[in-house]
Amino acid sequence: MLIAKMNQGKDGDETGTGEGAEAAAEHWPAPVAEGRIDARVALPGSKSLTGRELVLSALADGPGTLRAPLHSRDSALMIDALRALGTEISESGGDGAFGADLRIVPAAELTGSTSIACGLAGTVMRFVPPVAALALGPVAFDGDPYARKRPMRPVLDALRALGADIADEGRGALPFTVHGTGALRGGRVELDASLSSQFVSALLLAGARFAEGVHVVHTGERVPSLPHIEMTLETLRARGVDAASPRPGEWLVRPGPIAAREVRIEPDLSNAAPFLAAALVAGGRVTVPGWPAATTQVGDSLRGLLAEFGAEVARTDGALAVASDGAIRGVRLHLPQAGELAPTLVGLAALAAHGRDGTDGEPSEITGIGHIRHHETDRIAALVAEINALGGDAAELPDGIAIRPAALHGGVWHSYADHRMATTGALIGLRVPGVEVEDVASTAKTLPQFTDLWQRMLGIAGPAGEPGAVRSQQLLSGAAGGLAAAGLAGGLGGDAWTVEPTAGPGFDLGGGFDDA
Ligand SMILES: O=C(O)C1=C[C@@H](OP(=O)(O)O)[C@@H](O)[C@H](O)C1
Ligand SMILES: C=C(OP(=O)(O)O)C(=O)O
Repeated sequence: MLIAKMNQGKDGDETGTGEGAEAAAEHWPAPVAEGRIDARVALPGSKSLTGRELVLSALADGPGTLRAPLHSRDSALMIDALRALGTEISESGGDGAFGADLRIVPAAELTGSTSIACGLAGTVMRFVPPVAALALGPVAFDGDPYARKRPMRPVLDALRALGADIADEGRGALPFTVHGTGALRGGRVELDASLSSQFVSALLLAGARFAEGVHVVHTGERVPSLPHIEMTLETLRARGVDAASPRPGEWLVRPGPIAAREVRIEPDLSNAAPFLAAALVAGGRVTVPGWPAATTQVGDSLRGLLAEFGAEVARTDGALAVASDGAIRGVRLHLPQAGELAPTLVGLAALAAHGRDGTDGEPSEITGIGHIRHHETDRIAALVAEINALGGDAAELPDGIAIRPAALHGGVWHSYADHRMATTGALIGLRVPGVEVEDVASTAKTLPQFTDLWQRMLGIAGPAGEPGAVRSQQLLSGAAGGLAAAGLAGGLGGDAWTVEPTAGPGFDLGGGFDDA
């Protein structure tokens, strides 16, 4: 495969690479769809579920097993962090599709006097400090250059209020050291979680092991990514913990044992986003097997969201299928709960604004996602900069992005060390020739197989034996022709979503809540 060299990198500190403006990075020429897609793409386990179940397994009352966990940079960092605190974690068979199962033996007593690398993983930098507070001895945390910019103060201050001794450099960010004493008092604590739901999940996950449990009271305006907090509560309850949200903005975990479990991890539905969106961009159909009937993963909302862009969506026989004739409608979306999906959806909106050939685009507005400025990079600034660099007309809103019709052209798409920026570049490159994704390797954060799965989806051979897209077939070239011409006559049937006209009120995926 052609790999071009990048002559002028973006500022290293801003991109999170730390390699400076002269850094050379490899470019990945994003493949253009030569025709309609008809592919089935199996995906590895959920980052968010794997991270939570690893933490809960390490705090459990006996050995446990994770079946089909995610193996990626973020999960490896979580495993290393828990091992550093004395947890035994070993690989133990499994079907091998995306790596081994994991056997976790909790430490009799968590041990400190160690250091933990967080990489760029929000889940590691937020979920592990409360566990470190239960260990004996100092635990030093640090991460990638950009990780030092991600907010930590609310969770550090909350832990202090619950009895922990934490030394930082006064910035409320990495690096910091948790001086664990082997136990934490716990109790009621107020914090502002408006920048990240992970602050709340962090305290809840370890809360059953605090002497008084934990009662988290949110003090800010709104909490983003609420489904992720619901996921935290569900994983706790499945292990016998009394965990609930007694009222909006408050969460309660009572002290008690965390049951050891064998848990099968669902596929990562958020990582399905660019693959399912590819059906809209190339036309045709993409199917993701193993789509749960019920789940706390926010990726499940792709069903309604992709329909807003004009796709037909159906879950049949445990697989989610997205089909399209290649027409992408402009949207108005309000997405405080699903910021994790925003990069893909903004990429689709940029292609809606490009239209089929650069002359027939439709505008879009995606709001309610101000908190994604605190994700792996400032995603609002990064998406606007990269779309505009390709000829687009995107503008930052205080809490979102507006995109007006404009033709896109090829060029370098910078990833900012952000896996979802990289996959968004690949999505745009599916329709716009000449897009080169800088640092596509950043996809290893949650999906090391990304380029192989992407190429297989398009019928481009990946490494022998690699799982993923098992069927890919060129249909008609060009995007016109409708579903019937694409061999998809009758659409998807089943429980397909109804597609509303473009000029509707827009899709509002919950508004979080305003604090009383
Ligand atoms: O708890 C989790 O696993 C996550 C919570 C969300 O974080 P924010 O609340 O910071 O958006 C989400 O965006 C992130 O990818 C994963
Ligand atoms: C925001 C994300 O990651 P993190 O867990 O590092 O916050 C993400 O994966 O989109």
